[in-house]
Amino acid sequence: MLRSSLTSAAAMSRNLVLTGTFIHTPSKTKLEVLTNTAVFVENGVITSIMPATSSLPSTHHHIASPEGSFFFPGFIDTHIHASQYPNSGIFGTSTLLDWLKKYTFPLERSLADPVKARQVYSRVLQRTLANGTTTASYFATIDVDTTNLLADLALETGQRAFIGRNCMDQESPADYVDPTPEASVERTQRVVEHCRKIDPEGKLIRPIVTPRFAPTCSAKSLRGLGDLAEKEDLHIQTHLSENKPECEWVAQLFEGSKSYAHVYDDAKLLTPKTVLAHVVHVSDEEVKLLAERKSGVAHCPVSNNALGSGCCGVKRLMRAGVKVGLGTDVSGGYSCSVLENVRQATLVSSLVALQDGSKGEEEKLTFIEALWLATRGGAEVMGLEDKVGGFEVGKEFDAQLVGLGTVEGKVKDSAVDVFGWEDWEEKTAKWVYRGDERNTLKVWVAGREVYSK
Ligand SMILES: O=c1[nH]c(=O)c2nc[nH]c2[nH]1
Ligand SMILES: [Zn+2]
Repeated sequence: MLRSSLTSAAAMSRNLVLTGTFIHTPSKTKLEVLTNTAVFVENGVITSIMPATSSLPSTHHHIASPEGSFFFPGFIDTHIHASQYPNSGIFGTSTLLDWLKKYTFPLERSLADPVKARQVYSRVLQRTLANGTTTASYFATIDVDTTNLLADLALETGQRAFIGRNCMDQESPADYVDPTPEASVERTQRVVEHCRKIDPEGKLIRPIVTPRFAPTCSAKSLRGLGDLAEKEDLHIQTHLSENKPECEWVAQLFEGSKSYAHVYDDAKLLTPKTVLAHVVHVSDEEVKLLAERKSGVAHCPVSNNALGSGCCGVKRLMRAGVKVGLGTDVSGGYSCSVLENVRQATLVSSLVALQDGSKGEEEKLTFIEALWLATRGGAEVMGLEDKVGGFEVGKEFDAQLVGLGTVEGKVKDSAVDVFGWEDWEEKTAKWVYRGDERNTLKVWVAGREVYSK
């Protein structure tokens, strides 16, 4: 149940003390388990973390994690197409470029209808929150008004969201295209203004400049968007090197650029605030460029598997110093669950380890590293590392309460069987490999309860 419709004191209170077990990843390789702990939250921010005692202040609303459950940082989905949510699971045997034409562009175009857009965007917000996603970086459609509606709905539901209007002014369907490069920029500006109007400090909602990907953007529009992002100090998101035919197409379209990554760099679109989705087929030189520019990568393993795009070697990117988070890439990815992507990130990394020329075991991601990517890694990619991603004094309380087994009878239908002799690390592993939204009992963003089962 979404909390925007509720007005109970518990849901509204911004001064909280939460007690019980807290689990997070302070570093890439460490899972920290804080048992019998109290976390105090004032105005959405963690003010102290201490051992739980029996006397708790009456000034704070008290929430205890039921036996067998634990608090975990909210997930950060660094790449999701809100408009494509109705197509989740519908992709057949297509690969990227035919999938775009057959399934994706027609659906996105139809979302210019505000009634349909409201229905779809409300649902995607509800479903991602139910899966523990507290921050999402959204692609909407090319339509300004309904992209602004997505921003309104995200603010209303309380999710932290980056809102992007898709820019595409070439190589696109005649009825789904920006007419000129100037229109791509001007329409983006209108979304930026709207986001800034509804959330002037960007506490929850921020605009993000969104050239769809190089093939559908003229060099002029890319440059115009780069200039806009620079002038307004904006976040940027796009796709890079997802599948091989796409890379070949970009080489043909942008003969003057040294590589696909350079197409964006030539337009000033590689910055510390840039999120690049996929990054599967890249040269060492391109990886070096991303690291130099401090741009981040949204690793989308479910989508890469579904559309047969390839196996992204994330450890290679991380070794080179590139920031990495996880993205569901709905609906290239059939699931809006970041947890599903945590799981598949580890599985794909095992396949990468078997590839010729790989560094073998070094390519493997543990489930702890994958959870780090889903929280702190994503926070770094979105420039939110000081605000969210873990439990520390000064960070905002973006969290999910995860129940395993038969907690208060609420998760009886959970697929995770807990026998009682597992330690917390083992329980967390079971959640990663067997869990789903049935295990997400409650979700908070900046201390506000935004979802409860
Ligand atoms: O996974 C993807 N989803 C998209 O919508 C898209 N557009 C360009 N490239 C894309 N890749
Ligand atoms: Zn995508």
